Amino acid sequence: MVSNEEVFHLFSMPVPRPTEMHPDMASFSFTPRSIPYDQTALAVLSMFEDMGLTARFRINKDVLSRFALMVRKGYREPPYHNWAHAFAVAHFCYLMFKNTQLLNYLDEIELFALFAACLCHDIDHRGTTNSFQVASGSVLAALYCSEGSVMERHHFAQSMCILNTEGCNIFIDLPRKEYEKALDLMRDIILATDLSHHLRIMKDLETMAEEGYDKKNPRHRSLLLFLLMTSCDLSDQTKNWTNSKKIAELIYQEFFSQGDLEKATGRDVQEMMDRDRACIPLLQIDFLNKIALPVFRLLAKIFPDASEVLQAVLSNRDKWECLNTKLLEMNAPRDMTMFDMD
Ligand SMILES: Cc1nc2ccc(C(=O)N[C@]34C[C@H]5C[C@H](C[C@H](C5)C3)C4)cc2n2c(-c3ccccc3Cl)nnc12
Ligand SMILES: [Mg+2]
Ligand SMILES: [Zn+2]
Repeated sequence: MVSNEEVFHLFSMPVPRPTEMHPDMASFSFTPRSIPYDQTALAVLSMFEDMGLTARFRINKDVLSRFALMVRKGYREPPYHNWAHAFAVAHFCYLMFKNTQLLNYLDEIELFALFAACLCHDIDHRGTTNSFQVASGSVLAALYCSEGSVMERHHFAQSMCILNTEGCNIFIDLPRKEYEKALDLMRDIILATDLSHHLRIMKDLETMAEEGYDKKNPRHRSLLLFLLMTSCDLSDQTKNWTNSKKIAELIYQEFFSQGDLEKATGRDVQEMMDRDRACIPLLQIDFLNKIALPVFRLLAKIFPDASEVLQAVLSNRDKWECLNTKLLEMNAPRDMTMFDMD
């Protein structure tokens, strides 16, 4: 639980508009990781207000404050899957609201559930993958491995614990039907953050983009929410090169620590988890070409106002290509030492 002082301090403050906190907070090029940790809870309140969600759903300010602080507290401190990531993911959802006609595609309960899911989607992450949970026989695997998406089921379960905590349920004043809809959406959206799930629906996403989004089609509405969630989850790749490279460094710190654990326990290690075999530029070029770029191509096709983010991802992919060529020419290692270079 969070202390009353923390909560009081937050909800007693007048909530500033996002652009009062940072002048370019509503632009796609803004990097949310530049907001100091101790301002992020206020920034969450500010984005809720600015999207009109606080008014539309009559969210009580101290309930929203407690929720924001409890969610932030629910994150651990692995190199990448921490609160800074969740905050950045939620900020991209806010950017889509501010820069596209998002509410022509979704209704407000879907936006509410999507933004809340962004904040909660990786809660209590340990910096290890689903396959590591199963292989190591973790408690979470024991709980969830029969359904798959072990970590994502845990993130949703943790989110429900927070919502069921006295004074923390931001959905509590919704009429029963909307309440149940919001929680169903939270569950489906958080489960959709499993990239294996994303790969399974990729064909359906492409078909939907080809046919044209039909907001009367419930399947299209679900697919669009999943595409938006994955776009938010990968949105660090839509920022400048410095940010993109820094994120890769954090992710491979997590991946290689997992690889070290797997080696120490005599298990075979995927190349992308093995600090002695992984070639980071090649792995990133592969990830951007096969996973990130298809996501942002679809997003730009459905939301032409978001085309600039696709350009940013293309530019980052080209930077990885240049860096890879340079390291090859210099016959330099392409492991974690490459992050010391520019
Ligand atoms: C920059 C960057 N690189 C990333 C490189 C690789 C992977 C990754 O999980 N690859 C796969 C490759 C195949 C098919 C599936 C399941 C497994 C086998 C593992 C995915 C993720 C990466 N990633 C994420 C990210 C997004 C969601 C969850 C976790 C993470 Cl870490 N966010 N940013 C990045
Ligand atoms: Mg996740
Ligand atoms: Zn995530």
